[in-house]
Amino acid sequence: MTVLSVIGAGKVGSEVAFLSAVRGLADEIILYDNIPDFLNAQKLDLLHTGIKTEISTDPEKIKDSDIAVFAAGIPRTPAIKTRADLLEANLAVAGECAQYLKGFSGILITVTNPMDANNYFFKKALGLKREQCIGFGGQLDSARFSLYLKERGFAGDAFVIGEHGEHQVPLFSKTDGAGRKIDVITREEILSEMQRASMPVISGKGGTVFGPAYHISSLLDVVISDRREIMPCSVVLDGEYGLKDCSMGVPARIGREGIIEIIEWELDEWEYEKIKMASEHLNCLCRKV
Ligand SMILES: NC(=O)C1=CN([C@@H]2O[C@H](COP(=O)(O)OP(=O)(O)OC[C@H]3O[C@@H](n4cnc5c(N)ncnc54)[C@H](O)[C@@H]3O)[C@@H](O)[C@H]2O)C=CC1
Ligand SMILES: O=C([O-])CC(=O)C(=O)O
Repeated sequence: MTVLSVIGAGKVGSEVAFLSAVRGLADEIILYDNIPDFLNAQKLDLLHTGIKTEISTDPEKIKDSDIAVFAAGIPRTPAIKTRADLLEANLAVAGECAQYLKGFSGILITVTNPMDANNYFFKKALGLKREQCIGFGGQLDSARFSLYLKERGFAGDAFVIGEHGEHQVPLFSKTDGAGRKIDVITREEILSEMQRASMPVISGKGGTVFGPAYHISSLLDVVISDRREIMPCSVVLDGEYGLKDCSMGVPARIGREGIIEIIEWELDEWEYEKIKMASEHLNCLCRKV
């Protein structure tokens, strides 16, 4: 019996609940939002699929769930330049929602931006083990990286670490064959495209939905099925990649217990400089939490 909570029933949260039900990932889904009529409408819409998954909207049940996805809060608009600009507003939302997670002993997946700082917040505020706190965003950034590589004729693995934001770090050294030899000018060009990737979606349809929800449901599947795969996730670090007491995207082995292992890959010079900048930026952000 797997119970999944989804906190925040907006664009991303509701699509995660829908996909999780379609994929049969949980026996029960607890959906929560602070707008009761909207929450009820989302619940009814899910029930009208006829899918067997139980749907509850009782927030008091969240703390006893196996996995919780935090997707409540304010999304970016074209006027909000960076995800970090959402820190103050969404820390307040995280603080409000933390009351329902007191005593939670499952795996928490943080989606709300700025995701790295919010992941750090929950670990600290709830006294969770770092293994329990997975920040989501690296898979989505990696899928975008893969697209930009493909457009230039490079196939193969794509892996993005660092911040889920301006300071994301695409690992060219981990791409297959020719991808590793991409020159610095092209690397910077691809990085700049990645930094801007979500904005046409946000301005065109109000927010990114399919991309994040698809990858979040895949992450849920890896946790629930204890697949122990290496995925790019934000983790509260303890010296790995030169960072301590702060959350940042790193390669991590993921399974039913959450973060099983952090993998420390050797980076090339360009990647090392970028990860140093990401660390400095995230350290500043986490110190505000
Ligand atoms: N990490 C990632 O890769 C991604 C992160 N995001 C982030 O996820 C968050 C949610 O995005 P969307 O679903 O597009 O936004 P949305 O506005 O569609 O949904 C957010 C929901 O949170 C609810 N909410 C707000 N305050 C609340 C509170 N105090 N308690 C309970 N519910 C509350 C709202 O009523 C709303 O239904 C944003 O911060 C966005 O930037 C979005 C896409 C990808
Ligand atoms: O860009 C945003 O604000 C939403 C997000 O995190 C993404 O789609 O990567």
